[in-house]
Amino acid sequence: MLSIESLTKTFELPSGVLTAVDDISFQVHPGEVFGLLGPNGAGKTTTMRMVLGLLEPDAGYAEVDGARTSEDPITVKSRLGFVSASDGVYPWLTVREMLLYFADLYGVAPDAARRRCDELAELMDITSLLDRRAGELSTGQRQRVTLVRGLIHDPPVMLLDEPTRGLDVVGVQTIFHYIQELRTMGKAVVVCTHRLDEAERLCDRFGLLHRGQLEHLGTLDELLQRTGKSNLADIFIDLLESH
Ligand SMILES: Nc1ncnc2c1ncn2[C@@H]1O[C@H](COP(=O)(O)OP(=O)(O)OP(=O)(O)O)[C@@H](O)[C@H]1O
Repeated sequence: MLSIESLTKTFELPSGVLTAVDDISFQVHPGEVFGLLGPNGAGKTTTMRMVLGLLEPDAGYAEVDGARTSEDPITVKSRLGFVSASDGVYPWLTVREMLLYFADLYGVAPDAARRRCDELAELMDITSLLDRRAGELSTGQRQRVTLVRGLIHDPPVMLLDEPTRGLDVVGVQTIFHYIQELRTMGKAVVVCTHRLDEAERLCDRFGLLHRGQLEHLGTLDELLQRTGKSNLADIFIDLLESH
C-alpha cells in the first residue's frame, strides 16, 4: 500500500517561494488504481519524484508498503515499479538480457528472475521477442518490454507516468490490459495522466491536484455527486475557472 501523509514541497524562485505540493494526503490500497490528475504545473511530477525518493519533501512523507522514503530510500525503491512514457531500452541487449539485468539491479535471485521473466513475457505477449535485440523492436513491442521491466522485481506499488502518451489505439489497449493485470495481481497503482476520458475508464479513485493542493479526492461517483458535474473534464474546467 502507498500512503502519502501531509506531503509538501516548496521551491525558491527569483520571484518568491512556490509551493508546488501543498500538504497533500492520500492512500492507495492493494488492487486499487488511483488517478493522480491535474492540469500542467499542478504538482503531479513533484509528488511522484518525492515518492520515488528523487526529491526531499519539506514536510510530510510517502510510505511504500511500510517503508518511508526519508528513512529507507533503498527499500522504498525496491518496492516500487515505475513506468514512464519516456522509458528507453538498451538497444544492444536482447530483451531477455535487459530484463534479467534489471532483475539483478533489484536484487532478484537469478532463478527467480528467469522464472519471472518467462511468466511476465507470456502475460504481455513478448515471449517471441525475448532473444531479439531491444533496438530492433517496434514502438509497440518496446512499450510491452518496458511494461514488463517495471514489474520484474514484483513490486507491491506501481507508478505509471503518462502511460498512454504518444501511443496508437493498440498501444492504449495494451496499457488498459496491463493495468487490469496489475489490479488482478493486487498491486497498488498510481496513474498520472492528462487523459481524463481514459482515467475515468481506468481508475477506481481519483485525486485532483490544482496548484499543489488536493482539491478533490474520491471515486468518480463521489466526485460527480459532490460537484454536480457529469464528468471529470467538467470538474476540471470548473476548478480552473474558480481560481
Ligand atoms: N526543480 C524545480 N524548481 C523550481 N520549480 C519547480 C521545479 N520542479 C517543478 N517546479 C514547479 O512546481 C510546479 C509543479 O510542477 P510539476 O512538474 O510537479 O507539475 P505537473 O503537475 O507534473 O505538470 P505537467 O502536467 O505539466 O507535467 C510548477 O509550477 C513547476 O514549474
